[in-house]
Amino acid sequence: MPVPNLLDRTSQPVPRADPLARLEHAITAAMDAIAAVPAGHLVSLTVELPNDLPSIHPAGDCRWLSPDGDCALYAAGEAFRIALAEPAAFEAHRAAWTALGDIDAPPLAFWTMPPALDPALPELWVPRVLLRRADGHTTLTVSLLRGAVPVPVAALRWLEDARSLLGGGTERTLPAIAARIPGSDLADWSDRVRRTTAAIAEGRLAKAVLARKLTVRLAGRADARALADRLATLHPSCATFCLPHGPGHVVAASPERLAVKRGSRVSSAALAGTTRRHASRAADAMAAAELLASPKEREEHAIVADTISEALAEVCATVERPDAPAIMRLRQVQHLWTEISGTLKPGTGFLDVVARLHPTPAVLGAPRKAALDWLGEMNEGRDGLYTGVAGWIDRNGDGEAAMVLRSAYVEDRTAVLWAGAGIVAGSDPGREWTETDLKLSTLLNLFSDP
Ligand SMILES: C=C(O[C@H]1C=CC=C(C(=O)O)[C@@H]1O)C(=O)O
Repeated sequence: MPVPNLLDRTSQPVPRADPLARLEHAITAAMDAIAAVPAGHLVSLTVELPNDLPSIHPAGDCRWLSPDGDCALYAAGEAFRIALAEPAAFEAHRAAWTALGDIDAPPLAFWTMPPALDPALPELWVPRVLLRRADGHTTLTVSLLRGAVPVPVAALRWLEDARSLLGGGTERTLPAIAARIPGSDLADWSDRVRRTTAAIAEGRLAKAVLARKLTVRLAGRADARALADRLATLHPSCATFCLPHGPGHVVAASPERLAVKRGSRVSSAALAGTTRRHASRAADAMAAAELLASPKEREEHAIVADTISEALAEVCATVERPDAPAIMRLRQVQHLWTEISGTLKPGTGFLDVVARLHPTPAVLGAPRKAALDWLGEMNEGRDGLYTGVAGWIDRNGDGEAAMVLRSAYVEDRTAVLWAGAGIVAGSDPGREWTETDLKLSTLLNLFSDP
């Protein structure tokens, strides 16, 4: 492979609006510093780009859009990947991570944790190239595990990666549905709900989250990135993401923020208790008032909020939680929602906090062991990362984690959708079925019927 003579160009002026020229210039200037990083250590280089760049529709098969546009991440390639046998497995790599560049925008890794019923290990990877829009800055970061390839070869690859990431190319149209293959029907669902409420009445457990699967065959290939972009437009208050997973991608618009960490502050949210949206404002407000007043929904919610509060109390010096839940309004449904936050005691990392919180009773049930046993007994499966967790962690140890809900696993012409509902004493099978229909429609509505 030819090696670019990058060094000859350091003295040339850098065109302000040309991101690739900026990156090339910065790489050239940093070659010696990159080469000085010991083998086996991560090194990243970040350049700041103008915020007013002519519109970029980034490509890359990895994207993360935080609620309310707080942070947008577009990434491609893999500089480094590890299985997280324990949350601390990444800490040494993080501590030894060299960040170069003229702006303080820490490089970051993406990670996923499987659902409770899946024995797979959590995984973490650092993308080779990352475009980030956050805190009023647009930045481009390239990363490398030293020793993996010679630095000049990595430099060439970075420029290639950045060119294709910034070049865009997301397929805009989404395919129509060719066939729907339900994993269960109303009779099967009702049977599972009744058996669960009977087990709750016997005192075996307090809550279990049952789920149903819907496989959708599509008339053409589904572009997971385009799905995520569409979800982000429709559900701006959710964390929207598209992450590579196995041979396909996981796409979601998740309303459930499991954890966010900034410095020593950490925040989580209990989300449980659901009702539908209504076209008229009065009917919508009435449904929300009924949700807030329902003892059944409040109990379902309190189980989650108490569990999160207890988990945070173990690692935080202080925990703040409002007295009563608020309403989170989404397009299809409204939920009971309680934000719970705290100040971390020293020594607990972000991934530790996530591992401690996951799985919450919002996706599993309670008590944890009894719910796990019950779901095992009921042969409740999950796949495509549904009810797992996904997120990012940066070199400073800050990060964001969202439950994989309102999601699809997309591969070629197939999308596998899941939705679940918390079953407690008093749950009605028909109502819970309608609730899962509404949750499934988050993804299903993106595809047109033939
Ligand atoms: C399990 C799901 O939602 C959870 C999150 C919010 C509200 C829920 C509920 O009211 O049942 C569920 O616990 C899902 O969307 O598949």
